[in-house]
This record gives sequence, C-alpha cells and structure tokens, in this order.
Amino acid sequence: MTAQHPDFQAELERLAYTKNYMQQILSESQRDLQSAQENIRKSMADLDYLDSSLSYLNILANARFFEMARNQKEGLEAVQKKPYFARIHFQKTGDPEEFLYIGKTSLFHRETHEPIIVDWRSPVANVYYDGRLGDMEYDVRGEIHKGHLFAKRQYKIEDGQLLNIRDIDLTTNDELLQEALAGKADVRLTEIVSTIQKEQNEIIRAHLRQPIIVQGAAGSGKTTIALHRISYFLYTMGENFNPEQLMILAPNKLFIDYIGDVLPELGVDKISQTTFADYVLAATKLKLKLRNPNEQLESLVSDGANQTTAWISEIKGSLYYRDVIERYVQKIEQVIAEQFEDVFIEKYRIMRASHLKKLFLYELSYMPIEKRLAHIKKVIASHVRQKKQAVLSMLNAKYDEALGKALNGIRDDEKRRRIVTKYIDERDERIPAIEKETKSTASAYMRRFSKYNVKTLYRTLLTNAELIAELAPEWHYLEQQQFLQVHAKEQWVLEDLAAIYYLQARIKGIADEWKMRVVFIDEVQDYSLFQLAALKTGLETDMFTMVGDLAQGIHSYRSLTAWEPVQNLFPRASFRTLQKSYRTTIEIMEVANEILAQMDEQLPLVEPVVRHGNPPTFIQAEFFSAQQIAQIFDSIRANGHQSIALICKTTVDATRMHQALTDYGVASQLLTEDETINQQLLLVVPSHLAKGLEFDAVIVAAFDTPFFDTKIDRKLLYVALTRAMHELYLIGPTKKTFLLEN
Ligand SMILES: Nc1ncnc2c1ncn2[C@@H]1O[C@H](COP(=O)(O)OP(=O)(O)OP(=O)(O)O)[C@@H](O)[C@H]1O
Repeated sequence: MTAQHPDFQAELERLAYTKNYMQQILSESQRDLQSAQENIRKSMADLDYLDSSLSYLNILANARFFEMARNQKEGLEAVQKKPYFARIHFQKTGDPEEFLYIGKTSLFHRETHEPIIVDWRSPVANVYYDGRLGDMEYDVRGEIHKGHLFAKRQYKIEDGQLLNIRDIDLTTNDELLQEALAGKADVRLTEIVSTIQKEQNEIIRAHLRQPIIVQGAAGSGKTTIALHRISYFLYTMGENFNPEQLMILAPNKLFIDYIGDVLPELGVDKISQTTFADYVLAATKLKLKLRNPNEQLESLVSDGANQTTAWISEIKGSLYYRDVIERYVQKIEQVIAEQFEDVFIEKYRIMRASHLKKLFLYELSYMPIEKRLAHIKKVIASHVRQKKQAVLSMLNAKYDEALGKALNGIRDDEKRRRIVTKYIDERDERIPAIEKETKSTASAYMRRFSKYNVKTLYRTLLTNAELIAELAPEWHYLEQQQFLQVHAKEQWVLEDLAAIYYLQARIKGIADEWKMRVVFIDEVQDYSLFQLAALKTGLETDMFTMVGDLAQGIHSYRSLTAWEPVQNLFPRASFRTLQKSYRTTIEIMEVANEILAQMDEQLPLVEPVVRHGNPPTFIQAEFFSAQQIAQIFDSIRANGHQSIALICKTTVDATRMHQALTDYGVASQLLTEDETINQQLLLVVPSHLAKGLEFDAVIVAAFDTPFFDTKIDRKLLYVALTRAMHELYLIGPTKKTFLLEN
C-alpha cells in the first residue's frame, strides 16, 4: 500500500541523495580528524625543542578542530540510519517555497548552503510541531515570522531504508502516535522527537530565560519533555552557554539510570544529573549520613501518622522555617557587626567602625557573610595602602620640622645633640615599624571574626532552647520542646538539607562549580517550598523548569500540596498543565482515574490517548503465592511483553515477595535506589520507588499490607497503577484492598 504513494520513488531518491552526501561528509570528517590528530602529534613532538608557546597554540587550535570534527562525525554517524523523520512543505512570506526535511541533527550543503536536513530544535522546525496547515507564524529569537504551511509528511525509515511515507493531517497524526505508543518494550525512556504533540512542544519551546511549572498527569510526558527541553535549550543557547552549568535534579539514582540513555540520544551530555541530597552535600562539602527518606515514608505508611515526625517534616519544608533560618542569619550578622572597631595605623585612626559596619550590614548585604568579610578585608587593605603614605609623609614632615627647630633653636650643644639624636632614633624606629605593621593591618584586624561551620551552626539552632524561643516565637512552648527533643540526638534527615543549603548560601556562598545557572526538576511535587526557595537563593537564578504531578505527591506530608505557593516563589514562571496520558491504555487509566477521583486535590481526570488494551484483571487470592505470580509472569511474557514489574506497597513487602520468588526459582530483581534495572527479570518494586518509571505490564500485589483509604496510600496506589503501559493485574484478597468498589 505504502509503495503506491505517488512520491515514493522521488523520496527514495531523496533519501539516497541524503545518505550519499552524509557519507561524503563523514569521510571528510574522518580525514579532518586524522589531520587534526596528526597535527597535534607533531606539535607535541615539537614541544620540547621548538618555541613551545607556538606548539602549544597549535595543539590548542587542533584540539578544538578535532573536537569539532569528532562532534560532527559522531552526530552524523548517529543519525545515518534515520537521517530525518518528517518534511514540511513551507513558504516563508517573501521567500520561495521550500521542502524542509526534519531530523535529529542538521546538515547543510557545503557549497550551496542549502539545508539538506533541518534540526528538530531549529526555529523553523517548530512549524512541524505547532502548525496546522495554512497560514501560520513562528518565532525566531523573539521575532515573529509569517509563512504558509502547505503540507506535512512523515517517514518511517529503519536502518537507512525507507519503509513508509504518510502525509499528515490530524487523523494520521493520531495513527502515528498510536504506532509509537503501541510498540516499545524497554524500561528506558526514549526520545520522541517525531511524535511530540503540540501542547508538549509548547512546553519544550517555552521561553528559555523564564521559569516554567508543569502540572502533568501520570504518563503525560513530563520527564520526556523536560529532557527534550534541555536538548532544545542547549541547542538554542549554543556557544553562549556551558552545559556544565545545567543540572537535572531527579528523585533517586534509579531514576537517573532510567533517563540515562535519552540525553546522549538527544545530543546532550556533560550536564550534571543528581539528586537534591547529593547536590546539597556536594555543594556544602558536608559529610552527613542521612536517614533514608523512604524509611520515614514507610514508617508513616505503616504506623499511621506519627504526629511529631509529620509536624516537624512539614515545618522544615515550609517558608516559615526559611524565615526562622533567615532570622538566625541576621542574628549572626548582628553579632559580627558589633565586632567592628575603628582601624588604626599606629595611633592614627584611618577608618571608622561605623563605616565598616554600614558596609557589612547594608551595602554588601547582597553577598554571603564570609564573602562580605573577605571583601571588607580587601577594602581595609587598600585603604591602609593609601593612608600609609599620608601617615608616613606626615610623620616625616613632623620629624623634619622638629629636627629643624632643634638644630636651629637649641643653643646648648649637649642638649641639642641629645634632642636631635632622640628625634632621629625615634623616627628610625617608628617609620619602619609602621611599614611593617601596615603589611598585616588588614589580616590582623580580621582575626576578630571567627570562621563559621554550617553544620555546627545548624546543630546549635536545633538544640538550643533560647535560640528556638527567640527565632520561632510563634511555636507554643510544647512545640518548641518537641522540636528540641527530636533533635537531642544528632541524626540527619533530608528535610534538614534545605536549611543547611540556605545557611551555606547565606554564610559562605555557593562555590562557582556548584552554582548552576539552569535547573530542571522532575517530580517536583516531592520538593518542599523551602527546598525550592533555598535553591533559588543559593543559585541566584530563577531559571527553573519544574515538572510534577500533585496526584503522585507521596511525600506530601513534607512537600507540595498546591502550585500557587510555587508560583508565588517564582513570580516570573509560566504555568502549564498536561492532561493527556501517553503511557497507559484507556482501560488501565479508567481504573487509575477511580483512585484519582478519591483524592483531596480534586485534580481533573486523566485523558488517555485513544489506545485500547485488555481490561485490568483482578485476581482474588488470600495469600501471596510465588507460583501464582510466576504463572502470571509467564502469561504476560507469552503476550510478547518484556518489562514486567511486581509492585507492592512497602519495601518490607517487596523484600519478602522477592525472597519467596527467588526460593521458588523465579528470576527476579528487587529494585533499590542504587540498582540498575535488568529487564530480563521480574522486577519487584516498592511503590514509592516505582514513581517515574514505566513497564509494559504491572502486577500490583497487596496481601499483608493493603492500601488504606488514606492520603498517602491513595497516592502510592495511583503511582503503582499508572506505571503500566499495556497490562495491569491486581492480586489480593478483595478489590477493596485496592480501594476499588467494583
Ligand atoms: N508525544 C509522544 N509521543 C510518543 N510517546 C510519548 C509522547 N509523550 C510521551 N510519550 C511516552 O509516554 C510515556 C510517559 O512519558 P513520561 O514518563 O515522560 O511521563 P511522565 O509525565 O513523566 O509520567 P509520570 O509522572 O507518570 O512518571 C513514555 O513512554 C513516553 O515515551
């Protein structure tokens, strides 16, 4: 059928032309690489005996050339098997009509400069994602261009062979998407450049110098879009931005591993991917052993709410706590300010304490405390240098005058000699002494200020009753006591890190290597407002892309429960929602929506894209049986599905089930935070760790610990259900175990 497309032959030729040209460029790149390598080798050899600075420059230039040639070569090699995926027939107003082929990287004809392939991230490619056919507009660095889109066409190219062509309108767009969604049997995220949807594209290309918050339903593509936005960002910023200044904050190492493959595929590497905790510990250089946050979650889930833990966790995430810490910083500032005294050279005052104090408290208040002090030290040193000359000239003049007077005015020889000698001796002692003293005036002056240790400072706050009473006067006495009691023993939890980072930022400042300029946060619903505020303060930027889903906020006892406060914290941020789920079938989403409807957040139900599958199967069973799970596992495999997860509520459950399965001989893997997923195995996953991941099929098992009708459990269950792409099984004593009626 496809071969009958009237343009098929022409498109075959076009593909052949493109591939040929790519091959040609690749051979050239190969030669460039070799010659750069050869040049570097020669310059290295010359380093010893020729003018080495010239050789050094040669090496640098060739290294840069080598890097460029290698990048181009790698870029082309990566896309050779699929040079492009779409074409637009487009006319920019005033220009001739063009056929533009869109792919993952661009390729221009070296002589004619004609685009052979246009990068999907380029401004004109936006037309493909955004534009309906007809007259349209697109943005090039803030400038609006007009044009007319005649047609859009998609290609299915595999291994360099053209298999299919489709001209797209709205209906075929759906077909393509469905095709993309139906396949895939991998527990890795993949790139979706050819099927990015309009509302997703808007987020990817939303203003790059402005923060953005996205509330997106489970499976709506938040993670995928965030990664594509990074690719788009780096492409658009080009040389003006160093990728090392971009950071992705992910929930755990497992998740980082899960997204790991997409970034290089999108042409992005070198950016740091870490967790909030790891980042804070690295940036503060503190070694703190943190209590596993999931243990805390699990203790909340199993013991019901432990009031004190819940209260303290909530408080530590709040902006109120930020204010407490800020008051603490201001108190420290006052203590420092009181230590300023006048600066003297010998007995001459050269600076007033009040001036330095003003400098410290007001004029330099935008700097971290220790940076301010370092700056003040420089100010003193430079002032001393300037004033020293004046003091010395003045003294010299004074002695000259005194000597003159003595020489001319004293008649008595003996007396005159004595006085003159005294002046000369005094002068010869004082002047060098001043010279010497002024070399260290500034450092001697600064010795009064002690260096701070952020960890010690924070521990003091946590354990000092007077401080707490002073800085958190709004807490009633019992709360203050509870707070102190919980902290009597030194133990660190994730919730402390915002405060620690904030203190570091305000007192020492964040070192340049950790001062990321652009931040992407996935699963941002699990952040507290204070975490976000601390990052914003420490990094001195609001260029954050934050994606999340309140319905999956399993840590909501200590994190976000609404978006408004985040919007208040980031007043420049735009806010978007994504309601469509691309992951799950209609049938699975119906069940997940039943749980969503029971939540307090009143989030709109998720709309699945039209893709049908088997209805979720409920299997009644009183007890966990490894044999039964093995049977389900086999039947799912027989249906052709690869990645299969057995999800249960807690780690204790997961550990037990994994043990039973292993004893029974089922090849399974218990997922923990530090694990790398092996998708050949049945993956046994505690619900909180499943967040962000997806599997072809999911079996949710609940025996010893059923899901209760509580905030946290509804969310954990919702997370578990929405991990499934194609098949879902629920196994337990009753449907009530899964909060389902029917
Ligand atoms: N436009 C698209 N075309 C094809 N596949 C898509 C598209 N958008 C999303 N997907 C697929 O949908 C699935 C869900 O995407 P992703 O994991 O990014 O969603 P999410 O919103 O982060 O989900 P969750 O919040 O549940 O973790 C992935 O398999 C992704 O490849």
